[in-house]
Amino acid sequence: MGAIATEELSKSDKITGAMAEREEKILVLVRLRPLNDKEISKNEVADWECINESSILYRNSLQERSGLPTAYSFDRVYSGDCSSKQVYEEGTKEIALSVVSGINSSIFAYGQTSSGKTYTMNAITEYTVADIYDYVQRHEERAFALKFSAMEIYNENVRDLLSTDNTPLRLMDDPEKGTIVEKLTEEKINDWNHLRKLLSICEAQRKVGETSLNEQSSRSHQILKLTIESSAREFIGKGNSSTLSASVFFIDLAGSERASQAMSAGTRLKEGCHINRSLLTLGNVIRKLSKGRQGHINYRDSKLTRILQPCLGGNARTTIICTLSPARSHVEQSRNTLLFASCAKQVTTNAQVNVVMSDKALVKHLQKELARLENELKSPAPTSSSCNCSVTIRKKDIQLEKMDKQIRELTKQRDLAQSRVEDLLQIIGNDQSSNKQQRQKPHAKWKVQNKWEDEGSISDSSVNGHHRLDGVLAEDGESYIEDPSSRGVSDDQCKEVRCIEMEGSEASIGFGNGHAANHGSIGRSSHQNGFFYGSLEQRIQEVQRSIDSLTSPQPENPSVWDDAADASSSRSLNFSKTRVSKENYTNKEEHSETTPPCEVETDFNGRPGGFRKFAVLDYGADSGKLSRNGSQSSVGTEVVDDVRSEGGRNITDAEITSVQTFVAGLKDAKLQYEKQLGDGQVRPELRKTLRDVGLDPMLDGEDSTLDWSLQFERLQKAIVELWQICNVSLVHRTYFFLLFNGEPTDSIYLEVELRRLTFLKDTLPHGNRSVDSGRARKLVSSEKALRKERETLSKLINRRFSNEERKKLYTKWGIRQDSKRRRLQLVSQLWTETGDMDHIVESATIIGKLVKFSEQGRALKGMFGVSFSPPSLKRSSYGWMNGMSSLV
Ligand SMILES: Nc1ncnc2c1ncn2[C@@H]1O[C@H](COP(=O)(O)OP(=O)(O)OP(=O)(O)O)[C@@H](O)[C@H]1O
Repeated sequence: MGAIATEELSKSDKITGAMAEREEKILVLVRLRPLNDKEISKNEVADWECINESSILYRNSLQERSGLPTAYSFDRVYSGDCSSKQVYEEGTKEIALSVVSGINSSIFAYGQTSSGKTYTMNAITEYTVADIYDYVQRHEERAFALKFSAMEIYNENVRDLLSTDNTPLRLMDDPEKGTIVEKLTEEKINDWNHLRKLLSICEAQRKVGETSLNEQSSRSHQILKLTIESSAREFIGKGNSSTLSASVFFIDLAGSERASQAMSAGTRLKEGCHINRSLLTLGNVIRKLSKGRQGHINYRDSKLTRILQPCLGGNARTTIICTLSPARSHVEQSRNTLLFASCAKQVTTNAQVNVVMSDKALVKHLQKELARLENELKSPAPTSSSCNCSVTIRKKDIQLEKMDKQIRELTKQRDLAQSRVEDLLQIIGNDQSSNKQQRQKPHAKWKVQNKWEDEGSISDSSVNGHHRLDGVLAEDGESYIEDPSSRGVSDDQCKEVRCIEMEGSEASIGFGNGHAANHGSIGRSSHQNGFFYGSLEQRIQEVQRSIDSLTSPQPENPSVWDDAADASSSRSLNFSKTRVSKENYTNKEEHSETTPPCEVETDFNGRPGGFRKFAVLDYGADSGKLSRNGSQSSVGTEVVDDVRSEGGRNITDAEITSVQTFVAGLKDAKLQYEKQLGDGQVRPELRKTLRDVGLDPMLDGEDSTLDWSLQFERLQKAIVELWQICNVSLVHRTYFFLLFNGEPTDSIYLEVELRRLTFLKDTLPHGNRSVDSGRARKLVSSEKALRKERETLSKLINRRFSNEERKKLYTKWGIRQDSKRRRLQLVSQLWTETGDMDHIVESATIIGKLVKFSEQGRALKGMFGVSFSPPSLKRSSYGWMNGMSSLV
């Protein structure tokens, strides 16, 4: 394809047509080498045989009975008598030469030590470069410029192979180019001889050492990069030329090795460890990519994968040559190589033609594109974009239908609740009249309720799992109606009345709408609140179900744990089963269930003074105002008990904020905000902030409904980033993220959150200098609180995840199983990649499991019925309300 495509591209007006991305699988070749002299002298047997052009067979009859596969198929296999020229011509040439057409390409050699990687790569590099020069000579109509750079990764340090300076080079992240190696020499190539000379310098510079398996064993990963730029000569200097620019990478990996087989010690052993570790990361990345790129890919776990990211599933065409020794003694390593090759076969890349256009050419291209689009609009024939529109409309219709259904369902529930309220009122009325003569205050109940309306007290109604009703205790679905006066309950005590709980708490949530006037204070809870809590609860259960299914052990939900785990759910936490054999890819068992001694944990002395790790609303900035009411839910306490029992440390309840407290805080903030909106106190510039991220539901009205999903995504991104900037508690992020997943009714809560975070960000010490230093100090301290929170969460890992689950988690997150601080390492990674939504989803899922979002979610059911309190200005004591009040 390379040569043909470039010939077609010799005129710049043809270039733009070839710019589309091209998705294709990595090409995987297997090369078997002959037995070497050493192996022959040891009477080794060659157990592997290429039975046709694409299959390789393991012939050992003893192994055949072991249940392991004996035949493997790849794009192409080469037996020991195939020449390197044949491998190049039939296997790698087409992809390698894409580079002259402006398409990045890469050729890898992967395999155990002494299997023939360097032997193969040297030849492939030489043939490719010769063909490139041949191509350049045959295309005089184009002007070519070639650049060359070379590096090696030795013991996880990057070295410039074109420089005698051994100083390790740093990796930098460039927003446009991705990872770049700082100060790497890039030589402009004059001619073929010049390039040959540079290649021999690299060979001489590369770290090589003798092992028992290979006298000339490469001890580093070598990456050679040849960049080719070309432009059509006839357009050069005319302002409308375009340049094709692409690179070909030649990657000769160091070989995996078993210390026992390589008989390595000292320096060699250390090198071997580094080699194996980075190859393990490469294997993990390939395995993850082979499953369809869902979730977080650990490119950053090694320098090798960071540098090679574009070649692994990115903008490059890629070939991997896996080399094998046929000897029986290497069978395990050979099988590992073939497993790696099988995974690599599933990985797709998205290469594209890289064109650098001059301004003039760009304008010309855009004009053409515009004309094409105008034509498309005129012609009624179905096009891909109109298809997209109809798909979107269909999706919207389905969404609308779903919402309609929900509204009907909620209306039904509300009516049911309404009729129950009427029944209860009837009973209460009867009760009251039968006691009339004994009572001094004939309408005590109504009076109390009216008073409650006026004062809006905030004491919590949840006590030891019992919920106080109208002078009534309701326990687990059972309601008892009791006249307060008959128990001698005073008016003050009656202030604790919150609402009447129905048998099913869902039924108690929506009865405010349109009936408030008929039922005094009972109907005071607004329809909006009722609707919110109902849908919120439903959502909690949905979210919980997915968390449960995602984190339940294999036997209960095998599909989730399967290799092809629920591909339809992009939000799934894919704990993938490792298919790679133990030898190379499985790390050591975790030492024990108990917490291994580690720096972090020994530092932890119970609850430090003023430390509020789970300051959901306060972020540790104002510890005295965290707790909503001092009475933790039973769920919250259970979580704390778990923590407390970890290592016998003394951690108090206030350190875990229950989801109830969280939701109650949300509700308060919303009410406060609505009130401020009503009072016209919202500052116009803050309204603008909301518009900037695409949300202003209060102003946009109905029109915003259709755009809501888009707005939601933008807003969610902005909030996630602000959480990170403001060091917001991970538990808070998790609750918020899991609860608000895009329902239109979420908009107000997202708005409130964004406003709060914007305010917090503006008051960070490096931001608004006018903020008083005390406040700034408190905000800085939230960073410490976040660190502590991570520590505490990490201690829950052993309790919440089984041994097997933990192992999968560590592997998935690229953490060594034998690392002493593996739990902290895991938690430290959560919520850090704010631009990667899959990462965020996985982080929320893990923390949701750690804080037992499930039980808390279930407990909310009770809470919605009971602690449903009217708006109160007295409750502005939460951390975020402080922020809000200063804000507006
Ligand atoms: N296909 C082949 N035909 C003949 N000889 C080969 C072949 N492949 C490798 N060899 C020989 O085997 C030996 C080891 O090869 P090479 O150094 O390329 O292995 P390697 O995989 O790069 O090893 P390491 O990872 O230790 O660097 C060399 O002497 C090489 O010449």
